[in-house]
Amino acid sequence: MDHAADAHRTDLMTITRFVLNEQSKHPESRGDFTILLSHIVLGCKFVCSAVNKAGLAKLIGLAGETNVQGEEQKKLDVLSNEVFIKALVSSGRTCILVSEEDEEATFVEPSKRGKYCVVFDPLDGSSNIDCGVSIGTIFGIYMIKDGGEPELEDVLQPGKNMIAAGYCMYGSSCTLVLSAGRGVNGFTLDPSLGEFILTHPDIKIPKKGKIYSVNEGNAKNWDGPTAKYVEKCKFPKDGSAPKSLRYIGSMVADVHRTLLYGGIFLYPADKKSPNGKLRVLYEVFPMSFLMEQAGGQAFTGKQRALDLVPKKIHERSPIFLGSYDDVEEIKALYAAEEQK
Ligand SMILES: O=P(O)(O)OC[C@H]1O[C@](O)(COP(=O)(O)O)[C@@H](O)[C@@H]1O
Ligand SMILES: [Mg+2]
Ligand SMILES: [Mg+2]
Repeated sequence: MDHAADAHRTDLMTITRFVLNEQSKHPESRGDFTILLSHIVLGCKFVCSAVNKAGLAKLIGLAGETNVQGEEQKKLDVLSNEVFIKALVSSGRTCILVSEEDEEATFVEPSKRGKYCVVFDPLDGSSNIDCGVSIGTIFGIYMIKDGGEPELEDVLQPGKNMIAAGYCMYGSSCTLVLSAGRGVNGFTLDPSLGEFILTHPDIKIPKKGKIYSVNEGNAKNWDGPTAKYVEKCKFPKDGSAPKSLRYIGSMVADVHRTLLYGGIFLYPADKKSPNGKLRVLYEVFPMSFLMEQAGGQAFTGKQRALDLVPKKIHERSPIFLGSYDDVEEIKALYAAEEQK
């Protein structure tokens, strides 16, 4: 009998107990992070429930219209943003919030302030909402400098300074993947209990994968190293098998598959978008943080992604992330290009 697997089956670990266990390893901790996280979890459950009803919303009124009760239907990304802002402010543990949906950062009023800054994409993959394909929420957490007044500089920090990051994927199941800097763990929502249960303990990405994931429709505008890399995936010259292509078009879902199965996810720069498409603070950093924690790598085409120092809250960057060996290959191609 596989005792490890058996123990895992019988030990029902909820996300709350998991985080409390982690907290107890730090006697100085006052539980602020646990409280913040419980509010993030609440936001995820709320959005999950709204996503599950998204198709039905058409029956009672389309987004932007009024439903039969005369209430205005909110677009799912607007609704998700409001849910997370409320959940985070009411935790009493946050001071600065940066959301993809808001042009400016939100500074929490002093009476409700705490020491954490949260950057988030409340609904990632929004083009997939109407066809029922997996979408998600991405978040990263920084801590402000001790005692100081919160300033924008507190979030304009390199990703390596994040103290935690994660995402929740609203797919065939609702899965929350989290790292607080000591490995990566995945929890699946049991809808009947309303609890996230540890289902993917200590996730490690395979060292090399068989899948590449990129929007190949942009190929005509790629730079040399990206084009060469994708060519190598399809027509390897070293006798290995070609990689398979999988591309969902929701970063959360594409990165989740990459984390579990291995391989590489690319959103490169191209002639039309020299900085790529994905946003540094709440897309590139949290996913890069998770990848490194799981044993993979994340690279911008120039440097380790987590070393980037963003100058603006909605800054973008190219990103290549995934299995260690696969990212190593693309790094070599960019290094060779620089030598030219
Ligand atoms: O359609 P494209 O250009 O391939 O872009 C897909 C990417 O855009 C995104 O949908 C952007 O995220 P938002 O939906 O939060 O704007 C990512 O999830 C995804 O990786
Ligand atoms: Mg997004
Ligand atoms: Mg979004």
